[in-house]
Amino acid sequence: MTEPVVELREATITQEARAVLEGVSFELDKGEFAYLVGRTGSGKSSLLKTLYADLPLGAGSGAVAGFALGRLPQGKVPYLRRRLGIVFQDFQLLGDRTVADNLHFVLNATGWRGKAKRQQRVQEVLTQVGLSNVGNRLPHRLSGGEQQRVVIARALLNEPLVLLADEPTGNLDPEVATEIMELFREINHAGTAILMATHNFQLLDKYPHRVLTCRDGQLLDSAAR
Ligand SMILES: Nc1ncnc2c1ncn2[C@@H]1O[C@H](COP(=O)(O)OP(=O)(O)OP(=O)(O)O)[C@@H](O)[C@H]1O
Repeated sequence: MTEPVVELREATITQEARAVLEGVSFELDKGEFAYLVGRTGSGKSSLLKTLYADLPLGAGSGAVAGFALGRLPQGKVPYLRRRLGIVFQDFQLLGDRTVADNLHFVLNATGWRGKAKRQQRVQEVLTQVGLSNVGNRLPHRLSGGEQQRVVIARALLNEPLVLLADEPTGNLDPEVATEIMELFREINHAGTAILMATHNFQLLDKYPHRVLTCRDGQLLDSAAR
């Protein structure tokens, strides 16, 4: 039986009260991988923002990780975000804190009690992304690819059901982009669903998955029957 972790039904995606996408219906199942593509300005980021409740759902209904989007009170948004991993193109790490402190910051903010437990979790996620030895470094002392791995480690801290990635390889050279995709593949095989917005069609060829396309105000689905 399928188990959707993301579900939109006849949803309208809006920016400043203007509809960007209308009639959006799709499900992403537990452990599935899908790309989100479309020209610049076609609505990819807006769709992802709606899924992590940064933009309100204009019309229709939706649920992410068991949270109904349409009637999600502001106070519940952090609980939704705890079940999600979010990865952006620009790394958005705190530049004045070490890698480990960037991760501890999230654990503290999401209610992790016990220093030893937090330290263990930080080490686990850094090891998972292949960076077990960089905890004491400041982010700017790492390469772009390494910084993106730290961002992915941060996204994994709370064992998300789904990872939402907005152009995660946009600032990286092709070789490093491939390494990040390999990491996503491992994360996905371990059971986390991934929805990844990208302009990188080489990655789509190399790692084929379902493709959702934003076009002319609609969402087209390569898996639609
Ligand atoms: N903060 C904002 N306020 C108002 N309109 C916005 C805002 N951000 C985006 N838009 C508009 O919403 C539409 C969809 O933009 P969005 O950023 O979702 O597209 P995108 O497909 O992610 O583009 P890109 O590939 O360039 O990242 C565009 O018309 C854009 O101008």
